[in-house]
Amino acid sequence: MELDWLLSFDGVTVAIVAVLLVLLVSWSYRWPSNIPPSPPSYPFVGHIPLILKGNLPKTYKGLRAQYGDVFCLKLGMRLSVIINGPDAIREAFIKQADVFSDRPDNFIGSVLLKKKGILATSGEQWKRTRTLAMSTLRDFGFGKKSLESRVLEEVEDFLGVIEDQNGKPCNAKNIIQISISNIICSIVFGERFEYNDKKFKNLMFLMNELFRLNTAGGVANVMPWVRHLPGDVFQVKEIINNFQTLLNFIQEEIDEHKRTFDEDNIRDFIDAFLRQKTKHHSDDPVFEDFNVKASVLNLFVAGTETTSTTTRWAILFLLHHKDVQDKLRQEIFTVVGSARFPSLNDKPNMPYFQAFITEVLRKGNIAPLGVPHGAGCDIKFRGMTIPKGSLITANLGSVLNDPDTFRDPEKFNPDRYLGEDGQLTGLEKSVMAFSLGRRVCLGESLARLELFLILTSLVQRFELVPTDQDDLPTLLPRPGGSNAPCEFEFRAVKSN
Ligand code: HEM
Repeated sequence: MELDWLLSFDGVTVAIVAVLLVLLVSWSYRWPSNIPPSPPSYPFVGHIPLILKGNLPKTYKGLRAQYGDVFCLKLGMRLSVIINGPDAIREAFIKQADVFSDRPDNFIGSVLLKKKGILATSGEQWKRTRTLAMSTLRDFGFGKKSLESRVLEEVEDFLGVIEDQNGKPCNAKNIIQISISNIICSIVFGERFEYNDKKFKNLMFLMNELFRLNTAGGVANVMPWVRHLPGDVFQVKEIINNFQTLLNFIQEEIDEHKRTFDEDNIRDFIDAFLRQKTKHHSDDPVFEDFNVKASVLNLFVAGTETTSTTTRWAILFLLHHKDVQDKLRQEIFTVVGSARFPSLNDKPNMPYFQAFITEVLRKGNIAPLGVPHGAGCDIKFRGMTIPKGSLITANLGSVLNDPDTFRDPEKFNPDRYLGEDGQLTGLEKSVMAFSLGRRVCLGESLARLELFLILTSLVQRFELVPTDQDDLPTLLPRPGGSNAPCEFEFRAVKSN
């Protein structure tokens, strides 16, 4: 009898606790009634299982067809709002830039980057860090002619290494990545690295892994506690370790700069930051050690991976489209000839090359979901409410593949940007690969310069041919977080 009572008491207690828990959880998950539409979801976990399935761009494409340009997913207690198509993204990032330009509180931004640097900060700290970074980069040639000679030096070395392959099959991934990284390294650290430098090659490897494991970072963004689980099923610890190694490298560079700092000889971005520091209050958060370190890391990583991945897509498309390659070479020989390197002055006279690079940026689609933004306050958008704390994703891939803007978007076709007179029509401006608004990619001008100089010189000097004409390398992206091509080989045969 006593036991029965105890059992029934326990049952009642358990029931009450369970009801209270459900009430508590459902209370804390209460969203405003007019959040963007979303598909049916599971209790508590919401749409997390959908996200864990992977291939988000494909999932989002299906959801957009059902729920419209702005829809949301419930990730546990957090809302993730996805904005699709050129009109809605412009409306958010340009017309309502005041409220759409923050970064969210997430694993990469808050745990790894501690909300410091250019990429992960918001508000005043971000504005001041980004402005200072931009003005410092301008001092080191950004947006100026002097940057061209810096890039050309690296391009010459790159072509030398390609020539050394003597037309044999090569996987140029490492060579491309190191030359492109050397450009940002020379601006930021004032030094470049040799192609066989073991330490630097390892850093490149870790960076590749970080991008590949980005999907795991995505899991940690939704469930930050997974990093405390034993083992490393979600590879979050691997991300943390890789990240720490990159940070240590940056720290060594900064320490070395501090040791050898000379006020009268400002060598690079780090020196310029250190000099600015002496002119500001010692507790100014912009010059705080980790803010400087995170900013340098942002430039190093963003300035390496993105442009080298785009260059690899370009080579892959050239292997698949010999007709395009022949037309590009024809344009180079007509405008530049073969005796000198192409230069930025030639660019206005090379509309086909500009159309080609635009099409590579569109089809390569290397940042299909951009970099997440976050709602720093409740946002009213198109009659809906995006609650404070929501993740906001601009689905850039939906713009780059928009059939209303680009006819037959699945086709690689540089001619789509040219009118009957062979000149650019203005359609190229619709290729939003660098995002837009206040957070637009800070390195866009450098990336465009690099792509133009590297690809024009490469096509001028070499014919790029597949290793097996009957078995072309796949155009499917490598599985993982970023939209990078799978590894492939090609032959670079000297053109006559
Ligand atoms: C083809 C090459 C590149 C592409 C496609 C690309 C694309 C992007 C995109 C989509 C964003 C996110 C913008 C947003 O939040 O809405 C971004 C941000 C950024 N990019 Fe790039 N990027 C490229 C090259 C570079 C280079 C060469 C640098 C280095 C100098 C760089 C530095 C940055 C930085 C620092 C940010 C963060 C800006 C901020 O949060 O204020 N990017 N980029």
